[in-house]
Amino acid sequence: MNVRTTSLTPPAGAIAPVRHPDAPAPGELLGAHYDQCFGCGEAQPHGLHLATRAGEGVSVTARFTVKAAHQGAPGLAHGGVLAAALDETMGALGWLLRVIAVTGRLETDFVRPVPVDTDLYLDAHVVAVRGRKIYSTATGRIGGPDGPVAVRADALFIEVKVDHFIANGRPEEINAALSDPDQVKVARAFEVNP
Ligand SMILES: CCCCCCCCCCCCCC(=O)SCCNC(=O)CCNC(=O)[C@H](O)C(C)(C)COP(=O)(O)OP(=O)(O)OC[C@H]1O[C@@H](n2cnc3c(N)ncnc32)[C@H](O)[C@@H]1OP(=O)(O)O
Repeated sequence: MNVRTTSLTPPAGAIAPVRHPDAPAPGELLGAHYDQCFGCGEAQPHGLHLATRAGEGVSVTARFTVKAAHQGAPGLAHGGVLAAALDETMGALGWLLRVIAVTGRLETDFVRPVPVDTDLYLDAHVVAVRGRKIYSTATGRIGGPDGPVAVRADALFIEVKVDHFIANGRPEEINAALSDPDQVKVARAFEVNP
């Protein structure tokens, strides 16, 4: 039987992440990897509209405002929305490694409730890399970068190529994305060897 280890602790042989020499400069706004993305897409009316910036090393910061549409309990953010914000923030670390990676595993701690209208400040960094496996961690704080911790997550991202999306995505969106020069440019900006 094939037994898969699901630990998010980097295994023996994992190495420190290396910031790509062409990575966006610290402080630079990263923009959306896809304008319809629920996490970062500016054209996605139902989305989080996360604004993410490159940090030092292999790290990013991000911010989003919890809207009424993000509620679970009355006046409070839905846990799945908060997990999505953490996931999206860690996903943006691919800009700094210049790889495309998708979430394989995500573990989230919900530390305190997050009211509607809160500005959630997120930070994430890559802890270690082993082959295609990227181990990352993220924190979300209420009201400011030094505010109280509301959510935390650890994740394992797996590096993929553009073919992953071409093989699995709905053809109408894939074809539209591939015929959009801006989208192709973004996909290439993620990849060392497009
Ligand atoms: C046009 C395009 C534009 C570009 C857009 C940029 C998009 C950015 C998007 C960002 C958006 C935000 C982010 C999002 O929301 S991403 C969206 C949510 N995530 C997904 O949809 C991913 C779905 N899963 C898959 O497609 C496959 O399972 C993947 C690709 C992940 C792996 O299948 P693949 O066949 O390729 O590889 P493998 O199975 O040989 O595994 C490889 C290694 O990984 C280990 N492993 C795997 N899974 C797990 C696990 N759960 N726990 C622990 N370990 C796991 C595995 O043991 C093995 O380890 P080892 O044996 O080597 O030691």
